[in-house]
Amino acid sequence: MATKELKKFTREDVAKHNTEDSLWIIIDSKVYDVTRFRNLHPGGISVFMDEGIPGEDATEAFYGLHRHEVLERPQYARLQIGVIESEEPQIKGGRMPGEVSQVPYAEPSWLAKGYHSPYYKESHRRLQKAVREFVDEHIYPDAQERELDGKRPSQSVLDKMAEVNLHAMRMGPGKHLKGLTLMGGIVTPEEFDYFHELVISQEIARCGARGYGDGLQAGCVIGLPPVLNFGSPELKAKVVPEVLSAKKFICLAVSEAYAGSDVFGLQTTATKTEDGKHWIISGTKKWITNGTFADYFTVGCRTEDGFTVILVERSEGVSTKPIKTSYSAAAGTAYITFDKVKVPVENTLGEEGGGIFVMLSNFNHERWVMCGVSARSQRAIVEECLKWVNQRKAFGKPLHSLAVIRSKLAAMISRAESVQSWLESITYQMCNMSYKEQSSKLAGQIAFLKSYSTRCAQLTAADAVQIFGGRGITQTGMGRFVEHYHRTVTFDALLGGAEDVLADLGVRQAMRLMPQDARL
Ligand code: HEM
Repeated sequence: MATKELKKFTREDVAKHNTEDSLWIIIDSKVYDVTRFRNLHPGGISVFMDEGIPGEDATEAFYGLHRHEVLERPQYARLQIGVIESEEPQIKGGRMPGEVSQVPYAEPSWLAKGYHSPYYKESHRRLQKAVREFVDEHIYPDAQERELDGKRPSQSVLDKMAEVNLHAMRMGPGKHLKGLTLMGGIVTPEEFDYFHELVISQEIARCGARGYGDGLQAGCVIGLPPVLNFGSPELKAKVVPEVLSAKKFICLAVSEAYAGSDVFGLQTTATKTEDGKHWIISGTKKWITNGTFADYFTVGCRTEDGFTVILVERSEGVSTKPIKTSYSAAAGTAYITFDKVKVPVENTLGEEGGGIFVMLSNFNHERWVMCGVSARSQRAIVEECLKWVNQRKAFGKPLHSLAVIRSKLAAMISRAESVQSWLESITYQMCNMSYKEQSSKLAGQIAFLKSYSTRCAQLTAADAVQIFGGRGITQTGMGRFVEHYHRTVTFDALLGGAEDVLADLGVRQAMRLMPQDARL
């Protein structure tokens, strides 16, 4: 209902409706008739008769107990019967589509008003604006619904992403972008760099639904690069356009129940047929993101020569079933069985026995993407907490008047800022190094950053729950994003390499680079 069609009342008019038979309240200069709704109110009937509520301004009471989005739900928006004359709404609640948040530290500093950055140019800013609008309009609403019903991301959203070549951009800079119109032409394939890609990952991470976020082509981000970088021209010509247009789906199938991610302990085998024209693949894979709906599987196999990566198309002998994890089924996490699956040898990615090289060349990029997501998700939680401590009163004062709360916020903000700054510094190095140089010089740094970032994320999740109290463990209402974050934060700390393993990798890389003559 447009504001201009609504009746205008004075506060005195509203005050007359203060009985159970006629019960009005004011929330942020809007007048609501809750006479009949009272009986249906999820928070109970009696609260509407509490002191200071019937016929009065209930703004503070309302925002201490509800998210703004409640008032935007059609069934509740209908309760509004008018506005207070000569008053304007003062509250900017919920999500303002496309807008940059004005809450301090809610955005990485390059986006905050009056701040500067050496890294982001005009094309990054244009892209950020366009992707934010896209996410708010198409991805966020779908994410919230699918996260609840556990269905995979809607094909209509995936198609819209394909129209503006978002799937292709998520693969990073490279030849695959040549000739494409990116986001309606606001950035050219030639100028597209890792900062553009970072902008995209961080904007999508704002959808606030971790399982859905992975459902939204995470399999492509990690499963397609081996095809792009090591597939034959014929294989690429067939598979890449199908996947980047979201007509078909791909996943990376390496980890197993027996071996986790230890590629040398894998038990899925690929043996050649006598004529040498096919692989016969048998074995199982576990925790495969997007596996339930994938058409292609980038599979790590044990072969005669060691470890080989092979692209398998869904065909006879391939079966997938969902694994129930602590995030939503929207991610399509699968247990996969390959039972004597026949695959042409032309589907081999890279050299036979050279699978470790194929995998390693993928890891840095995958982990760096995850750092971007982790950094942005923890910042979103900082924003949730800053808003909550500002609007919530305890013992008659806002929560932020408690030193213990401020101390938690200080730690959360510092973590979010340090992760983002380190991430941008590494991204700058990536923009100025060849892929090969990145592998040798940045593997350790990225491993450290991922380990650090996900440790920070878990501390922030725990702090946020303490700040939100019981609401931080409740799946609906005020703390729903905090509850979700706390429940799903460990995914970042596991996928792409467990925290301790990565930290150790960073140190081992450093020791390998130690000058032989270095002495104290
Ligand atoms: C138009 C006005 C209102 C609407 C549409 C509304 C709607 C709701 C809804 C949907 C919930 C479920 C929790 C959620 O989804 O956030 C809820 C809970 C609640 N509401 Fe309201 N409400 C209104 C006004 C009020 C007012 C004025 C008060 C207090 C005086 C109040 C007190 C509560 C309480 C105590 C809860 C339970 C909160 C919790 O479980 O943490 N509500 N309300």
